[in-house]
Amino acid sequence: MPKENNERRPEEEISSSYQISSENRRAAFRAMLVYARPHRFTFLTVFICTALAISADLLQPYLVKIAIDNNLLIGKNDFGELLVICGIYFGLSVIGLTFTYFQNNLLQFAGQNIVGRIRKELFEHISKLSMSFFDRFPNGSLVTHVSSDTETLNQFFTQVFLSLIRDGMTLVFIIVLMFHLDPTLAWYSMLLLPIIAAIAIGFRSYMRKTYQLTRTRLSRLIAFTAENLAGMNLIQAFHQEKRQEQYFTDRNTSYLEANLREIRTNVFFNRSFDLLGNLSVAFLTWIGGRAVFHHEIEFGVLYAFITYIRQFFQPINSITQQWNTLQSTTVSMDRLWRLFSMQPEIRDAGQPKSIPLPEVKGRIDYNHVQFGYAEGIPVIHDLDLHIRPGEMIGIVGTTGAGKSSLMSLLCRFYDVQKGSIRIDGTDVREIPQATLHRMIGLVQQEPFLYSGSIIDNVRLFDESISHEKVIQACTFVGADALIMRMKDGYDTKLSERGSGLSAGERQLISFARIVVFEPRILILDEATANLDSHTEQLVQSALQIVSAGRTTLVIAHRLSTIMQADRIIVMRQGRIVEEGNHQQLLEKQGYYEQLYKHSQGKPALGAG
Ligand SMILES: Nc1ncnc2c1ncn2[C@@H]1O[C@H](COP(=O)(O)OP(=O)(O)OP(=O)(O)O)[C@@H](O)[C@H]1O
Repeated sequence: MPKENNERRPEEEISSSYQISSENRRAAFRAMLVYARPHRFTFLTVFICTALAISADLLQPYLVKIAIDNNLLIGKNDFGELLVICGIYFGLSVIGLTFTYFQNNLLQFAGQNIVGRIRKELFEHISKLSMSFFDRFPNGSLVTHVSSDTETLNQFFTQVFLSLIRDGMTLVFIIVLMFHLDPTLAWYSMLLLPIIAAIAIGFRSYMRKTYQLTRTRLSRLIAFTAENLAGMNLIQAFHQEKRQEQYFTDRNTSYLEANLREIRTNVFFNRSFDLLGNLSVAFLTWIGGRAVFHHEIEFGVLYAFITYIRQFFQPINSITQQWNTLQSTTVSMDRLWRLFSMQPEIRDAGQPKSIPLPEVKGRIDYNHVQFGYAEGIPVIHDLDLHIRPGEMIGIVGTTGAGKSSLMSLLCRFYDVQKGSIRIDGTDVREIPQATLHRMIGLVQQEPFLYSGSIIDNVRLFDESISHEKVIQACTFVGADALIMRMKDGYDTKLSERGSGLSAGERQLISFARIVVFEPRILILDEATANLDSHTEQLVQSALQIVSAGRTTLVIAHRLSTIMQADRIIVMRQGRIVEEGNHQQLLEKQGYYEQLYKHSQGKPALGAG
């Protein structure tokens, strides 16, 4: 049902990501972790591989300490032992590398699989949502959810998760080794920990803002470029090139500035972190050097400490870096979770009536129908219309009179608010949607063609429909000759939305679809509006063929399209104001007659 005016639009609900309540965040995390559960053994193996790789890496400085303190400094001069230590050092490097390799591959495997499944289920979920949802939800943001948000989840599983376990474990291992080597020096090093963390977090939050600014400006630039490319003919026709160039330059410059600022901040942060690292080494060398001087610790211990303190910075830097990704993941998870929890407003009845398709006669009854997209603003008012099986009804009226809405209600893209619509006496709300959509064939002003072969476009990728049936259908509507003139005939690949074909050719292909799927009821919504008079004749004769024996509803601005209809209804502001065949309506000398006279003067009618 249409939502109340004051209710928040789903798009707003989903984009208001910075107001995620902690309850929602937890729920989104829980929902998304369900997808990770089947991979728990992979994650466990990743954990073990990481622990082994880190241990192998961190034991290397300890080996050097043994070589210094237990061999070199005490003048043992045992070259054999030194060689063994070097061999173990090399062996540890190989072990570290091997386990890192497994850990990375396993994690990528799990992450890609999880995200692949989420993307598939998201697409399936979106395709089940009702038309009212698509009215309120711009396509652009849906594309973002299916592509970018799922990609952010991928980063979570492959980068954030990895960083949390790898860098977290590295820090813990380094601290344990430091305390094992010398507790006093270890406590001194611990003093650095909060200072490093505070600086890193402060910098990171500033960097996040610069990053977001860059992304926003980039998406603005991309949106502007895409819009301009799509409307280039209009820009050239109205000589707007100079003005658009100026707009582009403004956006481009502001993106460039944001980008440079981000890069400057990044370099400054990384170099400051290096400086802090060197300061820590100097601090430890001074404290540790004094301890070595007073024989409180061995030289090898100081060497190992200095190496560990250097390694200390990398995981902290990496964890703070992943903190940003974690925040965007939270936003993406929340948005995806909200999308997943949206339910279709139009659903099949608890016990839908099963209607065998061959038995459908095609009688349609609109019984005192009332409908509006928004609460309190009706678009159709108490409309009563009864159509006999096989009858051809022409529908005309002013722009916004409610003609297309009437058809959307019959297809049950929306539900009526009052009254009912019945097909052969059964309320459309009681017919399973799958059956209803097989009963009704819809041809619109801009027929939608997919990128793919002509044959697949006619049979809508349903492989159970044979080539012969498609060819028969195309021959039937008069499209065969034009298809055979194409380079690969029926296997000709169409580009996106069939952009290589003329409007008439696209329309003929969509008629062939109707013949293939054999719906009992046919709706043509302005199907001939974009055609020149020659192509219109072609399509018109195809329409005659296709509509024979089917209940047909034709919405047309061009009266020539519907003059032959059994009955014509004239609509105005959601009501039927006149009804009859062409001749009867002319005799009435009412609104239809005015439209007719107008159409004699001008070939196409605009707003009435
Ligand atoms: N998806 C929608 N959401 C909200 N309002 C809508 C929607 N579709 C149509 N309307 C409104 O409903 C009214 C009827 O629109 P409808 O498209 O049914 O008219 P129409 O007679 O088919 O017009 P046209 O001849 O211009 O196609 C219009 O005021 C229109 O603005």
